[in-house]
Amino acid sequence: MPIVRNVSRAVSQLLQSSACGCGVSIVPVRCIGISPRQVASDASFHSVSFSESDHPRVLITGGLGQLGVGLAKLLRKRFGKNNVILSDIRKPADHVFYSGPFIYSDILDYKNLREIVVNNRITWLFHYSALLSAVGEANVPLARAVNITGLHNVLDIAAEHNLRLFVPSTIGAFGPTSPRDPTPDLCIQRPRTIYGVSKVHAELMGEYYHYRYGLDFRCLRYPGIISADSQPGGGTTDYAVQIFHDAIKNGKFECNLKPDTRLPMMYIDDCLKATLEVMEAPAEALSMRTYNISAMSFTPEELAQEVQKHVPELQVTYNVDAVRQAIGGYLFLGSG
Ligand SMILES: NC(=O)c1ccc[n+]([C@@H]2O[C@H](COP(=O)([O-])OP(=O)(O)OC[C@H]3O[C@@H](n4cnc5c(N)ncnc54)[C@H](O)[C@@H]3O)[C@@H](O)[C@H]2O)c1
Ligand SMILES: C[C@@H](O)[C@H](N)C(=O)O
Repeated sequence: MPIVRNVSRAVSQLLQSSACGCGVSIVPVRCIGISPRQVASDASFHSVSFSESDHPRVLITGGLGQLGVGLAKLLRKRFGKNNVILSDIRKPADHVFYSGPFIYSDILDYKNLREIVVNNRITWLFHYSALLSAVGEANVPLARAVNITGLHNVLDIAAEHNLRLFVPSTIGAFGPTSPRDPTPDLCIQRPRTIYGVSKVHAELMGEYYHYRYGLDFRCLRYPGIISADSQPGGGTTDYAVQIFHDAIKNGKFECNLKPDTRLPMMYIDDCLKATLEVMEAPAEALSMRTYNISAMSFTPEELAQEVQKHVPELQVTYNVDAVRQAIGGYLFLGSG
């Protein structure tokens, strides 16, 4: 379901770093199965291995990126600080390290990941590790390993241990032959980036594991996410975050996309709220495993004009990056 918000309001909110609301459309479904590497399932495989009154025990992979720290903050408020473990292969900043449990986890290390899940009695896993669209094109073998092999590890461990698993997909999972305005949840997906291909693979593998092994797999296709206090990790939509930092720090911003490149975006609080809502939805309320979510679409030129209303001295120039521009040509999801 679309989250409608115009760019003007979003810019004000970002510059003030304030929060806002959103929603996800959810409709009915059911599923079945047994796990891939072991463990026979039973009829109640879909209810995760904690009782309704307990809080889930959460692991977030790739948690030090643009979205993970904010997600941990939201989930810790809801489920308690010690029930949410952030993990990554990078060293956390002090404020992250001291804000709650952090653990080293390389998703390419299957045994280590399984040990973490077992030792910490994990019941929900948010799989955020990935190489995004632009950095993925710069290193296809690594993107293939992290985004595809890493996903396989996570899927097997999640199925083996009856986890509820969230894997974000992206507007990058569409391609030039996908229908636009609106882009349905189910449509042609022939992306032309390793990032997009790996995310379509994740959507399909999650759906397959759901029907084959009963895995409680849930997925939302995020638009480009805009945040104030975390840096983006190398995507095509990064400019829409960088402009705020550069406007405030330098009064100058060099945009690596053409001024008229219209892309779907969403404010981080909306994205994380939607993510929690879809994870908390009762299994029978889900009719599919993967849903689109949307908020707004704008061009660099429109965003610059809005930011200039708050920072009038901001100077914007354009130095187009051919790879990002080519990817940006088919990142879409309705008109927002
Ligand atoms: N930020 C967006 O605009 C956006 C949009 C659509 C979808 N998504 C998806 O949301 C998720 C989180 O995005 P993000 O923006 O926080 O990404 P990010 O690039 O900022 O962070 C990804 C994290 O994964 C970690 N990582 C890389 N290799 C790893 C490995 N081998 N083991 C463990 N961790 C590893 C990195 O250290 C990094 O901290 C990703 O799956 C991404 O595809 C993000
Ligand atoms: C679109 C989204 O997946 C990410 N921000 C990227 O540009 O790669």
